[in-house]
Formats: sequence, structure tokens, C-alpha cells
Amino acid sequence: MSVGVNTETLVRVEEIQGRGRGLVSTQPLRGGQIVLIDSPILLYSALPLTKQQHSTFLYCDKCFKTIQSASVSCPTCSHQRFCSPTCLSAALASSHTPWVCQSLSRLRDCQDFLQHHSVERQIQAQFLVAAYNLAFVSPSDFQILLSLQGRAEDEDPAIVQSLHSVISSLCPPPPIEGFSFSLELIAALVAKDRFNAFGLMEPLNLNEENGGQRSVRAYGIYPKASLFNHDCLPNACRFDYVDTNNSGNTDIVVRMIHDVPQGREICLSYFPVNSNYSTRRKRLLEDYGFTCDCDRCKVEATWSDDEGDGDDNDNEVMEEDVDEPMEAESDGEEIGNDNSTDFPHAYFFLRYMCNRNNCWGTLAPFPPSDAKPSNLLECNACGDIKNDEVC
Ligand SMILES: C[S@@+](CC[C@H](N)C(=O)[O-])C[C@H]1O[C@@H](n2cnc3c(N)ncnc32)[C@H](O)[C@@H]1O
Repeated sequence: MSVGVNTETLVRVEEIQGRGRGLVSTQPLRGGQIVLIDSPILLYSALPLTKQQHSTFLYCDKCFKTIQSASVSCPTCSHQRFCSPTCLSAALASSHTPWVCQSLSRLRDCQDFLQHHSVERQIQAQFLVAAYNLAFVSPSDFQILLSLQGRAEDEDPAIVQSLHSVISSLCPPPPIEGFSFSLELIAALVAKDRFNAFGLMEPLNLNEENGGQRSVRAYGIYPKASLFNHDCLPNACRFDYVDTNNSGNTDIVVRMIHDVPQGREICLSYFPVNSNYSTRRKRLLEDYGFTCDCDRCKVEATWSDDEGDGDDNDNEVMEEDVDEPMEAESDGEEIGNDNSTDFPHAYFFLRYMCNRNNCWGTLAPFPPSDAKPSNLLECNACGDIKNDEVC
């Protein structure tokens, strides 16, 4: 993606108490600075197997760009579509091997599977096919996948059992010597996926009748980006540019939202920042297995139920106290650490939350040029660009 940006030395992996591994700044970082560009070791479609009937968009099954016009199909199954012969031949040698082709075809042809399993289970089955494929096309990447957070015991045994019976009865054995589908490995893989997968979103159309809601087009496992922990007031956010014509279109780019000093943990928010306290708490526990104790949660835990804890999309939280923004940070001091008001993070929402209707994206400055900070902010959901009025 951003050629010439060397991010190797800006963050390092550290053990963070109560959080496992995390990424920490090795030097003071400026708002807008790119701290990581990461390529996926595994990508898989987020659309159910019967996707063509349901999706407004059609995506290349290799690079996941939106297919605008002519496309080519897999010569064997004819279901997987690719934006070009180059993507087709790359897929046949990597993500759409004969084993994947046969496994997905059998899943797709099994009416019992399609009718009696939820879309979520169908997508998990596609992930498992992609993960087993990785084990023989790139054993080293498969080892990286296994090294990520998530253990077999984190998963519901009934779900694992049902995925195991689908995969082991429908998919042929992968071409790996001595291989057998095991409950233990399926459970561990499902946990790795749940805790670490990033969603590559469908194009955002804020004028749509559905209020600009957008779905995920593909999920990816990113080995380094998977080490970012969550904070409900993140100091960095990630951008993707899937429909760009550049190579590396599925790379994730992580940019600093504001300045931080050396030694500070760099965190993302795992979902849009506007979510209210109870929704965040539920989601973090159910989807990621932890209870958040960040500064924002500590403040909001003391609020009564009607204080900004309404529906996610009613924007109540953001509108409180907004005429009294906190003071801007200076020289590497983070915002959000002043607990002297009931709503110390109002400033964050004013400055770093996209104010386009129904967007809920996070804004980060463009990378600084010649060490001069940019006064333009880019939204990581709708791509809108606005002037940083505070700056
Ligand atoms: C994407 S991984 C992040 C890296 C992970 N800490 C590791 O050691 O590989 C997500 C997992 O990290 C942990 N985690 C992330 N943010 C956390 C937080 N704020 N507090 C506690 N645990 C957190 C949870 O176990 C979560 O399921």
C-alpha cells in the first residue's frame, strides 16, 4: 500500500497485565502517523454460500474488490468469481485449490446444511475450509494462525460438534499426511477466528434506505494487527482501501488518531466508538471473552441507565456536554485522562467521530509530512475528509 513507509520500529510487542500481548510505542508518535501496514495470511468471504442471490455487490473471490463488469469463473465449480484471469490463476494456486473447490462445492450442494445451519455457521464452515487449506499451502502461516489468541475451551462445544460433523462428513480429507479432522483443532480455529478476524466492509452508501448500514464483504486474519488490544477510546484506528487499484488492496493500515508518548499501548476499538456502555460490555464479553476496564468504561459504569445508555444509533452519548470540550492534548499528552467531568471523553467524539449521518466512523489525520501535522482528517468508514478545526 503506502510505499516507502517504514513502520517496523514504531511499535513493539509487550506482555500487558490482564490483556495478553499488546503493541506499545517505541518512540513518541504523532497523530496521523502510520504505525502498521499488515497483509492478511488468510481471507475468506463473509457472504453465505448462496451469496449471489442475496448480495447487492459481487466481489472477486481472490482480491475481494467489487467486480464492476466482466469477470471470470472457476472452470471447475463455476461458482467462485474472479475480477481477472490473474486473480483466477493466483487463487487456483493458493486460496481456491482443488481441495477448496471440492469442499465448497459439496457444502453448497448439501441442502440439509444450507437449510439447517445459520448463515453464521455457514461462514464459519467457509473459514474452516480456508484454514485447513492454509495448513497445506502455507504451513508457516498456519502456525502463525495457531499462535494467535483463542483456545479450544473458549468455544461452545455444541457449535464445535455441529461444525465438526459438517466438515468431516462433507469435505474430503485435506492432502496432509496423517491428517484427521479433530474436534480440538476445529474448536481452536474457531476461537482464533472469533478473537482475531478483521472485517473488510462493503462499500458504504449513506443514502441507502437501510440507514447506511453496511455489511462485511470478507474476513481476514492479519498476523501483526491481531496483536492490537481494544480500548473504547482508541488512540489509533485502521483503514482499508479494498477497492483501490493499487496492489496490496487487502492490507490494513493503522494510523494514530492523536499524539502519544513513548511507551504507551496502542489500541484500536474493535467496533464503532459510538456504542453505549452496556452494548460494548456485552459484545466484548460475548465476542472477545473479556471485560473492559478502560478509562471510558470506568466513567460510564457510574452513569445511571438513562445517562447516554440508550440505543446505539440515537447518538445520545455523543451529544451530551458537547459544548464543553476538553482541552486539547499537548506534546504527547493523551486526551481522555481528565476524569474531572462526568463526560471527559466528549472531546474525543467532537473531534474524532465522523458526523455524517449514520456513519459512526472514526477520524484520523493524514500522515504528517516533513514532521508537520496534517490538519485534514479522514474517516475510516465513509472516507469523508474534513478540516481539523481544533488543529
Ligand atoms: C485481537 S487479540 C489482541 C491480542 C492479544 N492480547 C494477544 O495476546 O494475542 C484480542 C484478545 O486480546 C484480549 N484483549 C484485547 N483487548 C483487551 C482489553 N482491553 N482488556 C483485556 N483483554 C483484552 C482479549 O483476550 C481478546 O480476545
